[in-house]
Amino acid sequence: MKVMTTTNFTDRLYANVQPIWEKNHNHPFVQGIGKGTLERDKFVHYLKQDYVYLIDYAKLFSVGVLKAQDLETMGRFAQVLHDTLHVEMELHRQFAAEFGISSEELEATRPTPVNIAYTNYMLNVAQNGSLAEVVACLLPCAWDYWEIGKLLSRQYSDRLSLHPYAKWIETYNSDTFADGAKWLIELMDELAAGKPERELAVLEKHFQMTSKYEYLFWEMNYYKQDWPI
Ligand SMILES: Cc1ncc(CN)c(N)n1
Repeated sequence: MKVMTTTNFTDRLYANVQPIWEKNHNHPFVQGIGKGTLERDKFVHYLKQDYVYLIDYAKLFSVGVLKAQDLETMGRFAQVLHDTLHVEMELHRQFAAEFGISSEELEATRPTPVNIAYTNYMLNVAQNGSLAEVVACLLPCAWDYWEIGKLLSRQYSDRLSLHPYAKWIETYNSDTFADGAKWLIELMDELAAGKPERELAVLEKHFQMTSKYEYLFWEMNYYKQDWPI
């Protein structure tokens, strides 16, 4: 749960996105991970799709380096880029290895229409928008997964020791992941400070859109949606 103050833009984002995030948190895919009952074929579909999603998502952090105005911000973007490639994607590689799937096979995954729509939305903003817009787009991915990591480890603490997805929950509830999410939240507040309502509304639109794409991503994996042709 985020600590609320009256002044931060992210307080407003957090409050207004709750109807969407609640649907994410109650989604049968997310709850199935928490309980440890999610069917393996659905998880494998997710692992593959998420791996190629993260390749594009990681590129957004390099756009963050490019658009940053100071060395400290550049360094933090470089750190979260590194953590995505070498911590988060390593989690996927380790799970895949358990299922007999190689890194090459993961990387060769053909992204589904929902996956392409989500990453293209963010990459389009990365090409054409401000740094604040880029952060507004990529923030739900970091922040809501952190919320999910915290939620599931709290909700299902009694069963995590004998659990096929415990490592997944542990990763998104970890200090490394939390640090990245907290830094992006602070950066969003800094970048939004003093902006007129017209610009804040654009940032909020991006935040809401990518939160909705998060929901579509859970749906896509739960129903193993792919190209029909
Ligand atoms: C679709 C999606 N959204 C968010 C995350 C967390 N980085 C992720 N791995 N995949």
